[in-house]
Amino acid sequence: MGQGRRMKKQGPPAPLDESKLSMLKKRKAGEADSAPKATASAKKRRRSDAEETGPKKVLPKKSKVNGTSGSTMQKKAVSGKKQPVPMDSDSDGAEDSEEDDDEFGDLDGVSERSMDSENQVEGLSDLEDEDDEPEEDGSILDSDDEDHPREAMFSDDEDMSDAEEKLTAANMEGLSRKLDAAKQTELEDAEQELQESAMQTNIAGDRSDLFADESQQGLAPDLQLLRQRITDNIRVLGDLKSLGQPDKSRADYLDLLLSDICTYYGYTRFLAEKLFNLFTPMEAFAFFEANETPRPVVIRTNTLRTNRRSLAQALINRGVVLEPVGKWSKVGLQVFESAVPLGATPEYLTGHYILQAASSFLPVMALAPQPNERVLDMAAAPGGKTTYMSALMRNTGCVIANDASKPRAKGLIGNIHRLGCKNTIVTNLDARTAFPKAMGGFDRVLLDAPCTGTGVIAKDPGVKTSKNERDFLAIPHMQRQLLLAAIDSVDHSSKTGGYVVYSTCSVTVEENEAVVQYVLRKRPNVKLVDTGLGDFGSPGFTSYMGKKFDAKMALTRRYFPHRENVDGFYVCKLKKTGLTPAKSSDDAAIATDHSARRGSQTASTDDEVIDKTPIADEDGVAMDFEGGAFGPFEEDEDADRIARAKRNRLRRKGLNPKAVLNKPKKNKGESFKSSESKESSQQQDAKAETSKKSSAHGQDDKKKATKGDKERKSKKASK
Ligand SMILES: C[S@@+](CC[C@H](N)C(=O)[O-])C[C@H]1O[C@@H](n2cnc3c(N)ncnc32)[C@H](O)[C@@H]1O
Repeated sequence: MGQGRRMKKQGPPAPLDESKLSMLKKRKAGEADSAPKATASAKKRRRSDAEETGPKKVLPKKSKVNGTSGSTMQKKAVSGKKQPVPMDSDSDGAEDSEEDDDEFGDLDGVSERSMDSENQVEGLSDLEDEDDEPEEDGSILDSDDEDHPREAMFSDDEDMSDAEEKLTAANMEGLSRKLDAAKQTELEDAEQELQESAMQTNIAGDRSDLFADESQQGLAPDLQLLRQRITDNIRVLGDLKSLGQPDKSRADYLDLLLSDICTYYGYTRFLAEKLFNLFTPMEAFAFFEANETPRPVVIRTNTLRTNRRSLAQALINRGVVLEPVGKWSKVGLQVFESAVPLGATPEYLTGHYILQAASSFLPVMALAPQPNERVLDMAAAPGGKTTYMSALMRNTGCVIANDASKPRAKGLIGNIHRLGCKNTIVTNLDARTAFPKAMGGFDRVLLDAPCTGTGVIAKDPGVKTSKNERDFLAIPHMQRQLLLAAIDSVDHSSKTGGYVVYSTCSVTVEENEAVVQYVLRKRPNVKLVDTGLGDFGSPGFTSYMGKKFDAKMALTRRYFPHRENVDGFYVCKLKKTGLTPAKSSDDAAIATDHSARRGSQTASTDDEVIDKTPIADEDGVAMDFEGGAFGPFEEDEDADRIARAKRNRLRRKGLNPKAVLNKPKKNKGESFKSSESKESSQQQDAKAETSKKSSAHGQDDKKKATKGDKERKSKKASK
């Protein structure tokens, strides 16, 4: 891709252009026959040069932070030179080796890189000039909060257009150089395109035999010819009637196209087919192409420490060429070139920004956590989204940032400290079983789920060959379990929230719409709502390969590398409307999961429903979560709580606690009691349970406990 494209802001790309495909094809044809044309663009030249020895050949290139052209290796070479991995990045380096030791073996098949790929250069914080907090009405552009305590400091940033212009002006020298070069490239491209389209008429009538060199299969592929055949095939599929060979069916062409795609781009047939089926052949080609080039490097201003304008100025002074990422975000900066390593600047080290892929902003913007709320980030490491949430909440309330992987949780802690998040607690639990058992009643929950990483193949090309059928059973199964746990952990009666956001950096339907559809069936107490992310991205699928999904699935959003020039991503927002009913399991659906269960070390059963939503006790009083979900545990109060929890559990199962708990126990020869005495007998039962447990302990333990009790009591008395 030429500089012009590189300089493009994040946003919807130009529609796919057939003439571009034909141009590429012609160019390849020309190159195959003769020397490359002098007029070919820099981008095309790079591409064709690379193809002479294979699609990954690296040519020397000026260092750029995020070129979007050339082969993946080209990009890596570039980023390796100009963009060292930040200290806390767990994408590479030391943490990877730690991950090998990760006791959380259940993540088999989950792309480690995909887990944090959207935070590949995490650690950036947002500029404090604007509050990027999206409003609940869905507008993400009108997110400035007039009550923001720091507004006075940055009042001159109120007009974003002005700010962007100033920023651009500050970069003018660097930008104008790039724009000149881009203009030149585009002129050359346009000229070439004209020549190509003039030739198009001749080609259109040509029923060339794409199957002619099938006999060469098994030999080392000629990548130029292969690419040409891919584009020719796509053109034929677009008008099979007039361009197709009479003895070949559509299936024949599709089969040839898929095997060519596998050879050319290096995918397994299994994955290529899965991804291909998401698009028309033409768009699939654009998708596979986009996966060969990295997405723009984006940093997020940490508004807990600075504001975007100050950060931009500081980085410009260090030789960084950047500009605001686009109107949709007030904290993102797209970096075009950097004379300094972005992961080692003083601004980075002091937590003024975090390197964070643009698409990774979106789930947090959809979640829209509010100040003073209690929020759970279920799968949080390395913390790009946690720290953004903390910033949106202005370091108030509480964010529980959980991750099942200990080594990754360490990286998460590093980012939390660096970015100055003081409202965040890190836990290291398997969220499938820990929530809501350990904690529940959250105002909002983000589940940025572990996934296959098909949206971030540009960052992790290993996905092309490493993901198999088993992964596409086991990972969606885990995602479903996690999402059910997320829903059950939300307080539907939250005055400010009651929302769950589910996101993945994968584009497959199995991991997105199908997971959401499953939980909609299992949890009738949630409904799909607008993400609030506006028109950016595309609606989720309402049907796919004969399967129909909830009509409201269109409210979910999909993002693609070739459409929005961001990592492939999926975002879904759910509103919890009531308690999870006790009998909400869909046994048939669970039964179909057995193969997946065998394939993964599943830890919980879907049948067990624990909903920590505060529910009214028998007096109609909402259960007090102070101490219930977060608070300290007082032994004396525990018996009471246990008894109350027992009653609530029964109530969720649709049973009358009074009837069940006060059933006469024949062996004890108890008789019916009055409701008052029943109550106290339950408490006594619970206390007896507690004392039974403690009596099981050794004598020493008893002494210790007594001593501890005494100490506590005397401390209380002295207070
Ligand atoms: C896509 S990554 C999360 C990225 C993170 N939200 C961010 O923005 O930086 C998925 C994470 O899920 C974690 N994970 C996998 N299985 C889990 C489980 N059962 N419970 C909690 N976390 C889990 C992985 O360790 C991984 O860090």
